[in-house]
Amino acid sequence: MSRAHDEKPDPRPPTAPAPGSAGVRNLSKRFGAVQALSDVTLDFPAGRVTALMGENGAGKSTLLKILTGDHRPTAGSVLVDGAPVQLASPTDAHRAGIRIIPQEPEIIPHVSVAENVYVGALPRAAGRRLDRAELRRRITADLVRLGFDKVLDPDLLGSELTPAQRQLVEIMRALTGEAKVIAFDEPTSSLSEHEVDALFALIRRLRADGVAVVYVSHRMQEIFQLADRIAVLRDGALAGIQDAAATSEGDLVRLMVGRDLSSMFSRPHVATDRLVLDVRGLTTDDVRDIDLRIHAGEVVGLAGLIGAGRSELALALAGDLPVHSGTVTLDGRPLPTGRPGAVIRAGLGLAPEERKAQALFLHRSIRDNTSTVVLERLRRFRFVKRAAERDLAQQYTDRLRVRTPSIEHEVRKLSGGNQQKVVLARWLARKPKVLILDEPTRGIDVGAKAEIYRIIADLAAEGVAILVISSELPEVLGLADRIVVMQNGRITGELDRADATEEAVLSLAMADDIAPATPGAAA
Ligand SMILES: Nc1ncnc2c1ncn2[C@@H]1O[C@H](COP(=O)(O)OP(=O)(O)OP(=O)(O)O)[C@@H](O)[C@H]1O
Repeated sequence: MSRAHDEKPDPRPPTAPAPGSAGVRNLSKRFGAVQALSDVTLDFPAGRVTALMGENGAGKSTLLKILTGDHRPTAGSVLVDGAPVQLASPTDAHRAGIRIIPQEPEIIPHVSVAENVYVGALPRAAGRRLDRAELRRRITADLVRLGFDKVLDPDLLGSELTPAQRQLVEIMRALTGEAKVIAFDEPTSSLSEHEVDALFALIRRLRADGVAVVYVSHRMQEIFQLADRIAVLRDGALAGIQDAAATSEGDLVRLMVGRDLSSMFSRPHVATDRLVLDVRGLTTDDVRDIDLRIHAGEVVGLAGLIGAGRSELALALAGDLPVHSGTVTLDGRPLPTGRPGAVIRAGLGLAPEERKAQALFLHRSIRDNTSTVVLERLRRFRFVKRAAERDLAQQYTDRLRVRTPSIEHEVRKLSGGNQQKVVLARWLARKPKVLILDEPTRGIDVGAKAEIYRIIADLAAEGVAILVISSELPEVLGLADRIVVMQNGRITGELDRADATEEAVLSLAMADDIAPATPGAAA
């Protein structure tokens, strides 16, 4: 466990020092029947990183949205510098020195980085024209001040930015004016390792400058690298606050979930010799000469750095990206590549990485969303077996611990992580012959993670051939019978579970070059 205090202090102040602490007192928030927060009292001390953890739907985003003035609390107050502040709008929150770096940065596509950063406060010359010289001077100085000058070109358009660069723009926006509290909402989910390091260095500088940092994440490793204290929410209430140096992963899991999950990965290994998916020489715009075989009951892990081509391979197999050459057979029959519907009917399912955008009907219920791809199986005598559909949705909603009043609840009203669970439920319930899971536990809490691992084990035991793409190495190492590693669109090696270590996987993932220098190359 590396403690952040060992870091060398950086002499450049990213923002003016901000004395005093912030916090919330007796905060409650109710959405109809759902009590999202109940009576939470929590301090965010200046110059410390307070991590906020909890299962999906525990209330983390709701707390942040109250801090930004997007939601009004049902009861309780927000304090800045020890005094209550009225936050009726995001402008009030900004004025009070509160900033949030959202999960999905809001970037204006057709204007430059510089204009995106100072939007709302652009320098004006005579006649209200944009003062381009002043804009250039300001952005250049700020990029250097924050150490972003090597990674962010101020002339790029919003639409040209990688996920990491979009996030840097949000951070620069946040640091205009005096920031007292800066909250990061799962900031690393689309960043490469190299970018994560840069982000952590910045967060440590903010802390050294006396900013109260709030850090929301499901990733234990990050929390222990960064946080001074860890607050755990459970069902909307504060379950505990731990000193990071004096707690353990097991303690936090028990606080979050109320049970021990130490044997998360244990499962019988049931791979057979029956070949189900056979990929030979597959070449697309993004991947080359891919040879991959998956047998019934086998779980193959696909590892690699961001940009290695793993998701593109998955999308090509699912029929969503064109294939230039090579063959794919499923159970000995050619897979109709390039035709997503036909691929599903042939028995291959992909739970994609960008679940919300690609896969959910936000205005429909959990039941509708879970059953969309299983309808053929449930449709008998020309009508959908309503009871069967309801049972299936209920079963997976329970197993994945989706926090919802009922399966008739609209998906858009669920927390982000619970929406992810609904998409996963749909594919897990379908039980295809080949199941590809792309980052199945991203944004998902530890209790549901354990359940997803159990469902993967059950499906393998039933003979499903499974490919798991994950950037979390412990997950790949824990789940897979065999690990295939990709780099720059090619397979660079394969490891049996017995030989697979983090070091061995990483050395194959970086076989003949180092991590890409461009931040956030396509995932
Ligand atoms: N606008 C809304 N309308 C109705 N219910 C909501 C709304 N926003 C949040 N909720 C509910 O409030 C509860 C808390 O949600 P919140 O988004 O704060 O969880 P979270 O801890 O951030 O979860 P995650 O880890 O999944 O992001 C959930 O049960 C959610 O369904």
